[in-house]
Amino acid sequence: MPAPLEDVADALRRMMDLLLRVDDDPALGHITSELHAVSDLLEAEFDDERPFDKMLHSDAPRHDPVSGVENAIAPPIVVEVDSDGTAHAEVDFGLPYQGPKGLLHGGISALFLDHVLSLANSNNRSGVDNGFLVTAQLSLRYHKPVPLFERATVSARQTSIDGRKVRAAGEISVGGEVAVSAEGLFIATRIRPADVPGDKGGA
Ligand SMILES: CCCCC/C=C\C/C=C\C/C=C\C/C=C\CCCC(=O)SCCNC(=O)CCNC(=O)[C@H](O)C(C)(C)COP(=O)(O)OP(=O)(O)OC[C@H]1O[C@@H](n2cnc3c(N)ncnc32)[C@H](O)[C@@H]1OP(=O)(O)O
Repeated sequence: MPAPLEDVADALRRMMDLLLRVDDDPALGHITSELHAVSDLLEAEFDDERPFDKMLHSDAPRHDPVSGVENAIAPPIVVEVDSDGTAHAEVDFGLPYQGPKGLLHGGISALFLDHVLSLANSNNRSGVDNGFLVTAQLSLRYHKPVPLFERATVSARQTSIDGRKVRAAGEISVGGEVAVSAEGLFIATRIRPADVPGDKGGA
């Protein structure tokens, strides 16, 4: 099935990457005008004053900055969950995620680990209260830098359930070695999906 919005997001990803490769040059002025013209076209496509309502009505997250196929900030990663509950995804981080020269920004590591820990939990909710599982605490340890342009694996697994509190742990590995490890505490909110009109769940 054609997915025009995914295609547009993909085109935008390409542009963001290219923008980080070109030198500052007055000749880029016409690019600015062209981009504004494209944005004007997009602006004419929606009239929703609260566009975040869109995410509440989707079956699967498509908007988020990690695996959201409609979000140009996301690479996006594809998270798979094994039969033992381990969630994992492979990713080659590129220039938009750079912190130190040639290396992944530490905050991006936190973002990706938060997301994959969260998915390890939301795929294993038996015995957990039916609220939204939100991150309450995330603790990271940076062991080694994560190089850009190399295959990294982000993986996570649930470690315990204690009433509304669910814990998960995970890591970003490169070449089989752990570069960043994380432990997270997730808490089921007292607000439940049924309390949010039109919500189909999701976290
Ligand atoms: C709220 C609505 C959420 C709506 C979500 C909607 C849709 C989602 C749809 C799609 C999702 C798509 C993609 C998502 C993918 C990944 C997402 C990544 C995860 C996130 O990006 S998610 C956002 C960031 N996250 C937050 O935005 C949380 C803000 N926060 C709160 O919402 C509250 O703060 C909360 C609920 C955490 C607790 O509030 P509360 O009032 O329910 O807590 P309460 O007092 O009842 O405590 C009960 C027991 O937890 C202990 N406890 C409480 N807080 C603690 C803490 N921080 N650290 C350690 N322990 C804590 C107490 O000490 C007590 O322990 P004990 O039982 O032993 O006494």
